[in-house]
Amino acid sequence: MPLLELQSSSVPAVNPVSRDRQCRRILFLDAYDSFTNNIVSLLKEALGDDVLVHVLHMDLKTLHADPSLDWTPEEFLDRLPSFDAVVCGPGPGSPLCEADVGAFRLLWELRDAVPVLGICLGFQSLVAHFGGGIRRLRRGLHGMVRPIEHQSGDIFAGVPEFKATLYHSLCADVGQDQVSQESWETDMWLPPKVAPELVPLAWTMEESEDGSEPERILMGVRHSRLPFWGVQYHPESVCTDPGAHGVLKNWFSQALKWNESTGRQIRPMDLENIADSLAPSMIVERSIAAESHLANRKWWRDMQSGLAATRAAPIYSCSRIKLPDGVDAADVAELLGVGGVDSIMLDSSSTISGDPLARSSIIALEVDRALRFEYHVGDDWVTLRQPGYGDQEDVCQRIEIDSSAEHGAYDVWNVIAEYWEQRKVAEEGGQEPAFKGGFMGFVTYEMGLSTLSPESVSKNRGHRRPDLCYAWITKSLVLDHQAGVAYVQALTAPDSNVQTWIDEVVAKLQSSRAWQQPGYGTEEYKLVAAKKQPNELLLKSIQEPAGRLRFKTPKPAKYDDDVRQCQEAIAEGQSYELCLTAQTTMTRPPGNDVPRHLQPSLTNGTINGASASWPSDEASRHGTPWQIYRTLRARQPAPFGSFIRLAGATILSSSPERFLAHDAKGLCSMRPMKGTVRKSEAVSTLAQAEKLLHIPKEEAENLMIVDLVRHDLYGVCGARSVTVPDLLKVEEYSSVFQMITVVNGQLPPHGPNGLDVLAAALPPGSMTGAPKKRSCEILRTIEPSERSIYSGVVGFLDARGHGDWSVTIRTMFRWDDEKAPPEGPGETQPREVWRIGAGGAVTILSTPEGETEEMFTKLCGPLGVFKDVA
Ligand SMILES: C=C(O[C@@H]1C=C(C(=O)O)C=C[C@H]1O)C(=O)O
Ligand SMILES: NC(=O)CC[C@H](N)C(=O)O
Repeated sequence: MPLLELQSSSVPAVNPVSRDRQCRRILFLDAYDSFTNNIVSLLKEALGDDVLVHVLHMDLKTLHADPSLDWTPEEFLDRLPSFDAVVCGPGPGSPLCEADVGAFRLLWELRDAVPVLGICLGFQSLVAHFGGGIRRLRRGLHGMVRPIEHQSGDIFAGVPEFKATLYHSLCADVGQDQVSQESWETDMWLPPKVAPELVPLAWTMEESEDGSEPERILMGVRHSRLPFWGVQYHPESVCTDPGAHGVLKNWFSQALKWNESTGRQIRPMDLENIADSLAPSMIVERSIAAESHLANRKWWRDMQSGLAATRAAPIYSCSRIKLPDGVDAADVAELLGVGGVDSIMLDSSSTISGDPLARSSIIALEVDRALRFEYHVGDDWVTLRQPGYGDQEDVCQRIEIDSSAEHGAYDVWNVIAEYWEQRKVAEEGGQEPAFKGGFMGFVTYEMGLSTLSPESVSKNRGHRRPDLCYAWITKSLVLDHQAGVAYVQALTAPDSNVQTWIDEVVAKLQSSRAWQQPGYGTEEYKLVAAKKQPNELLLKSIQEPAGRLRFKTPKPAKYDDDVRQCQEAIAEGQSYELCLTAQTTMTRPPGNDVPRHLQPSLTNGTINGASASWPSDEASRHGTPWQIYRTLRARQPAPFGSFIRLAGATILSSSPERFLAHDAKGLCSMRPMKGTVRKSEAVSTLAQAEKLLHIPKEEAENLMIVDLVRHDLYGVCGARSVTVPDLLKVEEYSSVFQMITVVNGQLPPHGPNGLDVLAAALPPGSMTGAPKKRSCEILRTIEPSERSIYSGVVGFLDARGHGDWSVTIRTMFRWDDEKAPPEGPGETQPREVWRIGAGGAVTILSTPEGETEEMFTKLCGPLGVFKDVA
């Protein structure tokens, strides 16, 4: 991990700025929103980099995990004179609820007023305090872009007409509905009777669908006497016109003028506790941990010996060979023994249809000898496990961690980072493989949830499964489908003779049927894949227990109710969008999981996948995970598919969604996906799908996650480092069309790296909704079980520092230790349990029927494969 050099061990800072006491300082009170970093970045862009913006939560908790650093209300009041101005940010909940607005309220009552800008929730709090009412909008407006009407006065002076993104369910009621249409044009700008000290500065008129009068929504105010301003819209959204940025400049210059004219002196302060900051806190934590005397830290000393000290400073060796056209990654994987326990394959199976995202497939080799890093949420240690070979037992080493340590936390990410730092290899330039060796693995949804909202992951979960498992892969094969090149490669000790091994693998590949008769093994899977049942029939056919398989799918009525519950939470202002999901479980009697290409009796030393046909006798039939996977990838090719059997988990994924990719130079790219239409006769072309997806509901769904992902990236990359090169683009997949956006960020040199971005951005925003923390907490109360592997990520961080992680969706998974009681006639053994999660984003515009249908559409892909093959 590149360690940030901090000037003091107790400074919770990401980007400490100049300690010049003359620099301007803004205190940003964050109400646990997920757009905060976008605003901080915008403030710096609009006001200049020399303006320090310090973020503090509105409940006076700092970004640091150490609670002893939290501010008391007295400290808050005492430190305010050191700031030129305060911003009260947006957030979930209501301005009338003390827990939602915290210290905002203290500001309105100060004897020596401090200039404040309230944004959204902050604006509502200002209005409510000075006499305005707060009510629900007729219908919440989230991710909706609207024209903002203003008179070019006050903080809107010189600002052109603009459109801005709205994220709110509640609104200010200053009696606007009582004003007659005739007097509205003049009265709208006058201080309202109920809040005579407030001057309206901006409005938007929301047209109603039923032909009634437009809804008058207050968008900007100022206090007539005190230095308080507020805007209801979100200035920082990617869809707010840049012309609106002038409002922030105007506000800050008015704030400074107020200070000057009232003689409000900005007290120099001991900057020990104040620094420029961008959430999230983890980076802060780790930079502190790293900086303060590593050698005295137990975890760090633990890392210098035993398993943690193995395989340091590796040498990279590789043979690059031509990849014949049409070679199928799964055929190659079989040739190399993939398919049983200890397998990892990241599979761009949609290369077959020319998908530009499906660039490389990566096959890990000798996974059974790879060192693993395993972590279960809540533990204060990370297990390093070297799997035993032959009869040998696994060798394990525990590295103690402590994520709440007083002098800087250190967590599983530190351990991973430390190991990786010692094993980096250089980039050579020119044409390189996507992966050169390094970490591959998975992270669960609960892993991300535990840092975002620790109380949402219960202490006793009834299992000890890893929430993170990273294997250090030293031998691998990369197929670059687009360049037509394959890389056989290894990371080894300098003196090892790995070239012989590489040559053997090359020879094996080049003489194989997979190479010489490209795609030979895919035919039978294509046949099974082609026998796809329509979703309705499939769902009907699994209702009655027949045969060996048992299915438990979500009840449509219950899912409808869950959607309504989400919508009620949104209407209350608790969330802007909630990605609701449900799980389907499938059980079957246990059977032989060794794929036929790994069964000596079947293969006879030769690889001939096509020889063993599908067992037709129902009782003896048992599709291995590999067979199921091969059918899944044939039926539903995807750019980010994967087959993983690691640490007790079996993951068969056909994910279309990239979560995060980054290179060694710190260019990060995220690809949130939101907006789904099912392919059908009526919607079969991209143009038809575009028509259906480029509508306000779908665009808003996507935009909300885009703004959220921008926040996640800004938090690690720093202010002014995030761009959106592709906004709201519709793409075609095998059974659905999806709308995606590309969000890029550039990490600063010598600062945090891709691992920090991953750690800080989990769980994926497209699977949570916004604001992330509150949305996850709401979903936790609606969804009865853990999401586990589903909604987590799968991917790699290689020895150069390149990473690529997909969102684990359109996936079925199983844990070896999860069992169900025997059910069928004559059964005695506990059953295997498989799971598929599926869901979609619920917004105020969703319909329960629409969401339920979307969930079943996503479910049916993997479900049908299981039904047909398992
Ligand atoms: C929740 C799922 O998918 C997520 C939700 C999407 C949506 O709401 O349109 C699209 C892609 C994923 O981010 C799923 O596949 O189960
Ligand atoms: N973005 C916000 O700050 C939203 C404020 C409030 N929770 C609402 O929904 O109206």
